Amino acid sequence: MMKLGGKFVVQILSKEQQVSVGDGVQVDVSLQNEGVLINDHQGDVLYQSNSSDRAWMAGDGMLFISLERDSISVLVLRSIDPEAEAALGEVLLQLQGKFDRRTEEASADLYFHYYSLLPHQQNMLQDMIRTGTYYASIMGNAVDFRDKVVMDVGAGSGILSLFAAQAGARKVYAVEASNMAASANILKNANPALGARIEVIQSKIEDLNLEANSVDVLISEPMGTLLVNERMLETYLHARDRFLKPGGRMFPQTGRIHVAAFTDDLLYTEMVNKATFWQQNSFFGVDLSSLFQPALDGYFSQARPPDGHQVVVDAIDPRCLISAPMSHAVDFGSALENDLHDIVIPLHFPMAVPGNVHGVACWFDVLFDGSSSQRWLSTAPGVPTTHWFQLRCVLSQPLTVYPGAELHGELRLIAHKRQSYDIHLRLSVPSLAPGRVGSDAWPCLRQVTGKFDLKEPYYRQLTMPYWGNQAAGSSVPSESPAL
Ligand SMILES: C[S@@+](CC[C@H](N)C(=O)[O-])C[C@H]1O[C@@H](n2cnc3c(N)ncnc32)[C@H](O)[C@@H]1O
Repeated sequence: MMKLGGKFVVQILSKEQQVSVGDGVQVDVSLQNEGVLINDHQGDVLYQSNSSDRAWMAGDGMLFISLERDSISVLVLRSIDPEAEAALGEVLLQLQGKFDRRTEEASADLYFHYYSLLPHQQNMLQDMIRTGTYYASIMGNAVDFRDKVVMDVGAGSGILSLFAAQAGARKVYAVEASNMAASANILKNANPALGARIEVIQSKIEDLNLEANSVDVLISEPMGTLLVNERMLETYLHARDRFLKPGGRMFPQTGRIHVAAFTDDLLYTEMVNKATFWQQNSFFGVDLSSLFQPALDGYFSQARPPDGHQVVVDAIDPRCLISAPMSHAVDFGSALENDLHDIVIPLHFPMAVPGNVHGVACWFDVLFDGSSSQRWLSTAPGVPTTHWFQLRCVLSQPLTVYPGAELHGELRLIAHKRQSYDIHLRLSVPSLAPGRVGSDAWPCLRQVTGKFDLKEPYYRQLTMPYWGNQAAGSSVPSESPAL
């Protein structure tokens, strides 16, 4: 926590009351994490926020708007001496660096380096389901773009900006943090009829100095594996809060995560078999078997136990799914950045068939909700495969289920500073106590848990089978930090 020197007066307005609860009070101001703590001189807390979603310097003061889960508060802070004024300037700089505060430097360096390389942009462009759906959604809703000011959040090569210009946008801000911005500029200049209306800005969205509420439409492709990997959705919401006019449109508008129980003996056996090497009791005369169990644990935990098991990414056969999916929706128009820090998806799977549940399969879709047409971009099993494939959390112990059994649990995603999430999976199912059969049997609960690291998936499959043209053969590199 950093205490700011100098004298301030404060005015705090809460949404509920629309009244000043601390007008003109002289206070102590401290910064904590992303928020602000204000005490009166007796030490009593006058105001506390965990985040400052917007902050402006105005005259000798500063305005914070804090959007918490259940409330919106506005804090007007005025400096009444030069020391305080200088301190406020520093605060503003810190608040602008919101991306940097939630991201480890090494992670950000790797991430933006990855996106600065054309082959990785090409990999996304060649995903024809992805790029084609964006094109159709933008062109099919040209009425939402015509003569409008558009911001492309994380523009990459600038492809979506060019689509927006094709749809008639008057002005497009193509904001890209990585050095790919230079290539976007080349592309824009090489397409002058469209490019004349595009301004490429190399900046993190969070550090961008552009007039507040100046944009009619936001376009972005912020989706990572399981929708939220990369934590770029937070950047998308940040752009909405700062730059989108009230009532402005977002393409896409909504995202959903879907989770279903799956069975896959082959995958499970494949993972176990990797460790069987250590079962040998005479490897050049040496008994290795004492390391079998640690090796097995390692394979299920990607040899990095503190970070959790490895998630498996590939295109799955929909017949592996043995339950209907549970879904979690995120409305990009109203969700708060904080909502994405800890996502809990309750799971309840009534089982219709007997089998071994080896874990959960996850995928996502997003909705383009334009004035003329609605279109989903789906990454579900069984529909043409995208470069996101599907994701599976494989449990080290399968759960045996029988028809009529109810599988309960939760999937919890906790954001971390390496631009990804720890995934905590808990599943339990009533089962019969061992050794008891018939009328003597009594139910007990079997529970399995697993922790997975979304950051480092195991790409079991590298090519997209359904799109045999451009996409086939373009691999998702295993060193990918992002996809
Ligand atoms: C998934 S790519 C999409 C690129 C392009 N819009 C497309 O659809 O092909 C995301 C892009 O956003 C950029 N990006 C990620 N976070 C950003 C941030 N905070 N500010 C600006 N750009 C960001 C990345 O460098 C990357 O080029």
